[in-house]
Amino acid sequence: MTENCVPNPDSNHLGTLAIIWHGDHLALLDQRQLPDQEIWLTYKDASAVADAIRDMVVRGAPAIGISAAYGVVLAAHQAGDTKDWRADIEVAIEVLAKSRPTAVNLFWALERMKTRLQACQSAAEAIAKLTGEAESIHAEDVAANRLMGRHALSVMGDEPMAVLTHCNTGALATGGYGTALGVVRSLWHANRLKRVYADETRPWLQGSRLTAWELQQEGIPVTLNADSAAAQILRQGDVRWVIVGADRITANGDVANKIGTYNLAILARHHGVRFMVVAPSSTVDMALASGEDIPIEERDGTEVRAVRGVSIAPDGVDVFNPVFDVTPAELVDAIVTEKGVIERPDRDAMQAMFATRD
Ligand SMILES: CSC[C@@H](O)[C@@H](O)C(=O)COP(=O)(O)O
Repeated sequence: MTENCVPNPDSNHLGTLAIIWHGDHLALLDQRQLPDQEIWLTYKDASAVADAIRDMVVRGAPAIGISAAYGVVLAAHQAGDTKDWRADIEVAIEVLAKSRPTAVNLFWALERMKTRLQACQSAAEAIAKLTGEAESIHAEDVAANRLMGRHALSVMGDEPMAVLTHCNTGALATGGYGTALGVVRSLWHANRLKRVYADETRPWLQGSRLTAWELQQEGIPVTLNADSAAAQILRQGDVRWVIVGADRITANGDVANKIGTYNLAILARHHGVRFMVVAPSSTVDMALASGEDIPIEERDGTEVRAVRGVSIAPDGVDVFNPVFDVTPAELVDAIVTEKGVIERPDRDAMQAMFATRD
């Protein structure tokens, strides 16, 4: 892995891109350093990509899946034309699968890469076919995001509105454009957005460090708030929709997303504000019956005890740091994927839309 600073080649269209494939190496914008520094890290090694996912150089469910897919391509390059090329790539897939547990997009992308690998007869064919598959996963994500923006607007009402969002679901968290933040972009371009309230999103601060930065760069009106201000904001009556992304949506419509999402869903229902989940179908896991089955990642307590290296708690205090929560389907007003919108999701509606993967 090497480090350098390069200007973002395509920041107008899709937002600030964070994943760039260069044919034989992967460049990731280091999200741990934003918004202070724009540092690009270069990867030529699959296990280094797994570390980048674990350490949150790259984060956000779709972005994790895309990066892992390119990690498999790097494994194919590394394996070269040795007699063990296939086994080496399979080992790399296992390593990548252990990087983070909650976002199903990771396992979905690796499954696609594995299926593609199985059909390859030679190392050279594997490099070519796996590259094509990773690039397709990347391009399909961007296309899905644009489509979700259009679908979402069709159920949101025509009056300009304020919305509230959580975590970062923008270009930085995806192949480009974003999921929930893609809807925000679509509202803005349709002149239907008054303002976005962005939860700061403790403890990792995806909202303040990433969402506020991403929106500010494009001149989209954003107001940053402490997570604990959300109830007060929703009570004021200006916000019509809370819009969030997802890391996994189960067969009954339950939604795992960044910790604090469940709080927001309860607040939204209490205040008569509608609650929308926006995610590509690669986030839907029909193999799990309900949110109770979703593995919820717990990260190190240091993330809560300190902010960017500055201690904010007594040394060594015990910490509980689950980084995702599960919002029950009955609190969700709409799930938006590229396949369309499900209003008031339940098992039957999910089954009708996602019974098959394509
Ligand atoms: C389009 S991103 C959707 C989700 O992945 C996002 O809301 C989220 O929870 C990200 O968590 P993170 O821990 O930053 O990877």
